[in-house]
Amino acid sequence: MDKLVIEGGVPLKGRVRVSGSKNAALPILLASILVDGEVHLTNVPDLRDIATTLKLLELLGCRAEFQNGEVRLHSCNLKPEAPYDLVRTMRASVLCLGPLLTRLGRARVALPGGCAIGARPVDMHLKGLERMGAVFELESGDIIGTCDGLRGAHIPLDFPTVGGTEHLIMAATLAEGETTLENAAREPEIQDLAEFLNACGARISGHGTSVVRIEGVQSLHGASYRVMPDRIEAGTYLVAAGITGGDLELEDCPVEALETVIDKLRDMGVRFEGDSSSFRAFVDGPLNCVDLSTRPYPGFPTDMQAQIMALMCCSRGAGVVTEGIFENRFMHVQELCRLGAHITLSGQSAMVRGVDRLKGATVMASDLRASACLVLAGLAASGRTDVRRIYHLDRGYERMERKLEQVGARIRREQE
Ligand SMILES: CC(=O)N[C@H]1[C@@H](OP(=O)(O)OP(=O)(O)OC[C@H]2O[C@@H](n3ccc(=O)[nH]c3=O)[C@H](O)[C@@H]2O)O[C@H](CO)[C@@H](O)[C@@H]1O
Ligand SMILES: C=C(OP(=O)(O)O)C(=O)O
Repeated sequence: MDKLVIEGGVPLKGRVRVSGSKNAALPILLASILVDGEVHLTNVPDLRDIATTLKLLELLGCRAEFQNGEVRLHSCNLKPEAPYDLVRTMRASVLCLGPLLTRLGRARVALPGGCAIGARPVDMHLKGLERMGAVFELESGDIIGTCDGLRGAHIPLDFPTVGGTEHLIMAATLAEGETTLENAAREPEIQDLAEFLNACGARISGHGTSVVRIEGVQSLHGASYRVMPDRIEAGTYLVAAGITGGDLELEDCPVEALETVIDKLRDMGVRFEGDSSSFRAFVDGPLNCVDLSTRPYPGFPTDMQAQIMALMCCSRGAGVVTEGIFENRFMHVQELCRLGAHITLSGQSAMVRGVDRLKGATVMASDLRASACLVLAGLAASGRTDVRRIYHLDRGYERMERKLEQVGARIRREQE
C-alpha cells in the first residue's frame, strides 16, 4: 500500500492544469453502452476509477482503448452481468444497470460500493426504472432486473439524487415516448452527460434545471466529446493555494461551476483573478473561518466539504460546517485533530476553531475527499505528515503528488 510523505510549510507557486472530471467521465463512459458506433472521448482523466470502469465495460462486452486522455469505445457484444469485485469499489458502476436493461432487456449488477460516507442506497434509481417498466429482485447482493422494453414516464424524485438523475436520463434516451424527471439534480456533471448524449442523437432538454425532459429516440450514434474539467479537483487546488499562503494559476478551471466554492473562499479571504483559461488564487493576508452547509448544486458541494474544513483549521476565528448530503462524511475530523486541529462534532455539524499552525503527524485516509483534505492539511502543517491508505486518492485525483511537486510542495509517494 502507498502513502504520501509531506514536509509542510512551503507556499505553493506556479501553474496547475485541471484534469477532466471523474464524476462526468464515469457516467458518460457507462452511457456509451447505449450507443451504436464509436464513442470518442477526450480530456478523460487517468484515474483508478476510470481504469475500473473501462475494465467493467470490457467485461460487459465493450471494446475500449485508453491513451493520452482519449477513450475510444465500441459496445458490440454486450453481456448482462456486472461482477461484484469491480462494482464494489465504485459507486458509479451501478449506472450500467439502466443501459444494459435498455439494450438487453435484462441485467444483473452487484449493489455498488464507493466512498464509505453513508448508507448510499439506490432505491430512487430502481423506483424510477420501475416506473419505466423494469422489474427488480435482489439475489445474493445482486440487483437482477428485467424489462420488455422501457417506456417513458413521469418520475418525481424524493431528493435530487445525482446518480439517480443520471441513471434515469440514460435509461430514458432509448425508451418509448417521453420521460419527465421532476426535482432532478442540477449538477454540472449531469449537464455534461446530457450534452454528450445529445451529441449522440438523444433528445434531452431542461438539463441543468430541476425538470428534465427526455424524448426517447430509436438509436444513438457515435460521437466525439470533450469531458468537462473537474470542478472538485480545481477546488482542491484553490484550497491548496489558500492553505499554504501560496499563489496558484489554474489552467482550464471551471469557474462557473465552482461559483459557490469560490464565493466561500473569497469570504474567507482568498483572492482570485482571471477566467477559466487561467484562474489565479492567492493570499495576501490572514484567512478567516466561515459557516457553511453542503447542499445539492448550486449549493456548496459535499465533495469540497473536507478540503475547506482543512483550510478553516488554520484560519482565524471559528466556523460551523454542516453536512447536508451524507450522514457519515466527517471521517477526516479525527485525523485533522491528530494534526492539532480543534474541531467539535455534534450530529451533522462540526465546529472548527482555527489554530495558528497544524503540526505534522501520521494520519489515515478514509475516503477520497478525506484523503485530499489530509494532504492539504499536511501541506500547511509544520514538520512531516504521512498520509496512509492513499489508494482512495488515486481513485479521483490525477497524479496529485506530481502536480503539487511541480508547484513547490515537498511531497513523495512511498510504500508502507
Ligand atoms: C460518481 C459521482 O458522481 N459521485 C457523486 C454523486 O454521488 P451519488 O450519485 O451517489 O449521490 P446522490 O446525489 O445520489 O446522493 C445524495 C443523497 O441521496 C441519498 N440517496 C441517493 C440515491 C438513492 O437512490 N437513494 C438515496 O437515499 C444518498 O444516500 C445521499 O444521502 O453525487 C454526490 C453528491 O453530490 C457526490 O458526493 C459524489 O461524488
Ligand atoms: C464520493 C465520491 O465518489 P463516489 O461517489 O464514486 O464514491 C467523490 O467523488 O467524492
